[in-house]
Amino acid sequence: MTVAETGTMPLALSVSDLSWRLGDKAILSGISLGLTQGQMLGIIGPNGAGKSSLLRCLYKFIRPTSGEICLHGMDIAGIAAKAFACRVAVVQQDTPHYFDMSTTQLVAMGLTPHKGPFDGTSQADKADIAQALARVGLSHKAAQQYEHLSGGEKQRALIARAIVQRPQLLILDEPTNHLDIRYQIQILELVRSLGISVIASIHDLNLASALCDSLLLLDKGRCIVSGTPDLVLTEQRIAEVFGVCCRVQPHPQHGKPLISYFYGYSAATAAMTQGTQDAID
Ligand SMILES: Nc1ncnc2c1ncn2[C@@H]1O[C@H](COP(=O)(O)OP(=O)(O)OP(=O)(O)O)[C@@H](O)[C@H]1O
Repeated sequence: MTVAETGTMPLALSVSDLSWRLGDKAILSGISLGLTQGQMLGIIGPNGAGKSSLLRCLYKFIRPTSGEICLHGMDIAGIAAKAFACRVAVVQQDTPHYFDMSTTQLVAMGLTPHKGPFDGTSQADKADIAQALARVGLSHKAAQQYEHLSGGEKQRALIARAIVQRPQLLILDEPTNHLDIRYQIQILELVRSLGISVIASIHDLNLASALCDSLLLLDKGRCIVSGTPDLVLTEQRIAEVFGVCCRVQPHPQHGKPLISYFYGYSAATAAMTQGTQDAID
């Protein structure tokens, strides 16, 4: 089953024939996808493929040139900003600076869409913030200035802020940037465990394979293939799209594709000599 063919299961997010042009340059062309409630979809593809642009369309930072994006059946173009922020949380690749703000205050910003202008922070809110900080392993940094956190700690604080926001859909643009391998796995496992729908751009194909229910492979602004990791991550496709030789085998623990890369053989070199397999052997 491809992500665009989820049958009768309820769709948290559906995208139909989405395109975005800048002048005469097509950045995204004819993208369609469907994300089932509670599932995690990984957007993969080489640098410049259009991953961030697609996500920016989904969180209404960019208005696409054509196509439709629906959240639980409602066209997002018709959802007001505050209502949208109650439903969709975003962790961007590059975030603005937040000077003079503690980690706790940063995480508390996640409550804003749910509050009226004169609402204070309740005991329940404080408990939610403390719990979110604990879930990302930052309880000990609660009082520290956010700007003084390391890159990985900032990333985890932003994910705690998104958890506090209690969204229906969480959009993550390269969430594992800056994270060491323990936190790469832990943070993606955490967002999976929230039970909400997640769409994340991920560079590490093995992480994407292990932790996403389905993948969408973008190249030059077009969807090359979408579906389960087994369907998407083949040796031939990785060679064609990323230009590297690899072997794909079932992971010894979970059986999903595990990619081993080969060095010194670009896909083009291998194809020109004796074929990819001979080059590897
Ligand atoms: N505002 C913009 N103005 C001009 N070009 C843009 C703009 N936004 C995106 N692009 C171009 O669109 C293409 C896709 O960019 P995008 O950032 O979406 O790719 P990506 O797959 O997220 O890349 P990476 O993996 O390197 O982060 C790139 O060629 C980029 O230069």
